[in-house]
Amino acid sequence: MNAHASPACTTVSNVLSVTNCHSATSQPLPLPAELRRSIAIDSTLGEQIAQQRHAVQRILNGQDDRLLVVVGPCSIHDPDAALEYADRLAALSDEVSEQILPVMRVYVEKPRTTVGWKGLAYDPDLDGSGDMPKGITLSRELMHAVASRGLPVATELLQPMLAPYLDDLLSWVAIGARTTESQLHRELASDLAAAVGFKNATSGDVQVAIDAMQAAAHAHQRFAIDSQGCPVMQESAGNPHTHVVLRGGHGEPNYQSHHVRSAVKALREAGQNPRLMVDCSHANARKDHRRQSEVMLDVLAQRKAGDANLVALMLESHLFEGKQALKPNAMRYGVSVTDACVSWEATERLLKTAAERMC
Ligand SMILES: O=C[C@H](O)[C@H](O)COP(=O)(O)O
Ligand SMILES: C=C(OP(=O)(O)O)C(=O)O
Repeated sequence: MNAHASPACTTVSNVLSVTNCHSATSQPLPLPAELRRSIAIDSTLGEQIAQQRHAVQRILNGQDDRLLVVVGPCSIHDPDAALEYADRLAALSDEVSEQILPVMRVYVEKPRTTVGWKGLAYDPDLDGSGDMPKGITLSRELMHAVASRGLPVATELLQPMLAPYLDDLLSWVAIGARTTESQLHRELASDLAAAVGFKNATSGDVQVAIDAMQAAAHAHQRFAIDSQGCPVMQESAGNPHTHVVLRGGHGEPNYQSHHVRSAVKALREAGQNPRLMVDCSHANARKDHRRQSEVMLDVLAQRKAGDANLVALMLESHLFEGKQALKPNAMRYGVSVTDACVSWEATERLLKTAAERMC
């Protein structure tokens, strides 16, 4: 018996409990299979998602010379605003589809530097109540609704347990700067059918993302939860469709031609796909959303000058510009509650400019 155990850790018979003594409550979540049944993908939507995944992969393999653009809110906090955004993006997609493949960011989990709101899946009521059963249901409903508007869906997968609730709807997945070095996330990526972009680390280290590609291409045996909620030992096949995302690091950009050249060289030396995505936001924009346009224009100029490895961009954009603090009952519609975003009007201009420069 542990002499330091607190009374709260003991059962009535004074035997030390092996459960986490700090947990106050737990609440069951729906099973992945239940949500996949109630918010189901029919054969038409399934075929669309398969084609969209393939289209993303063709760009990343250099078989389609369009530009892949992962664009949308930093995070989703209001599904109605997200659907208005999706309607606008779906219409714009039709206009630019010869030059660009837009994929909508439907980010329902947010990795935080320290603490903060962790996303729709965790806290859909934005008030710290943490109604996760509602959060994962809303997240799946929203991704389904976005996909049903004809748009490919992108998200960051942060909690590996959440993947079986959402992964059948995804055409592109990010492993974020804070988790690229994590073995669990590399194993998860190795088991996904969608292409995966590994961000460089927040320090700016690109090698961890290259290492992640190598790890994810490999088959793994991993601990997982199956669609019935049972713990299983899962065998992954390895994912050949991965790439690096340059997002800058420690407030310094890494999208300029010398950064791109050095990332491509390192990728080639590691025997990995040299085709890259540049994230125009985050440290590449020095956390100033207005700088996304200068990053995008620089990358498009590099591409025009012959760097065919620059095949993809990421933009953080919402209906309205900027960001806002979470204030219950005082929220502005269509404004980000995490990183600042460019407005819809700016997004439309950026995507049309990108389409023109791709010609
Ligand atoms: O993309 C969003 C943020 O940059 C990321 O979630 C970290 O946010 P934080 O530094 O505000 O916690
Ligand atoms: C969290 C994000 O990015 P990063 O991992 O690059 O910080 C994001 O794209 O929302």
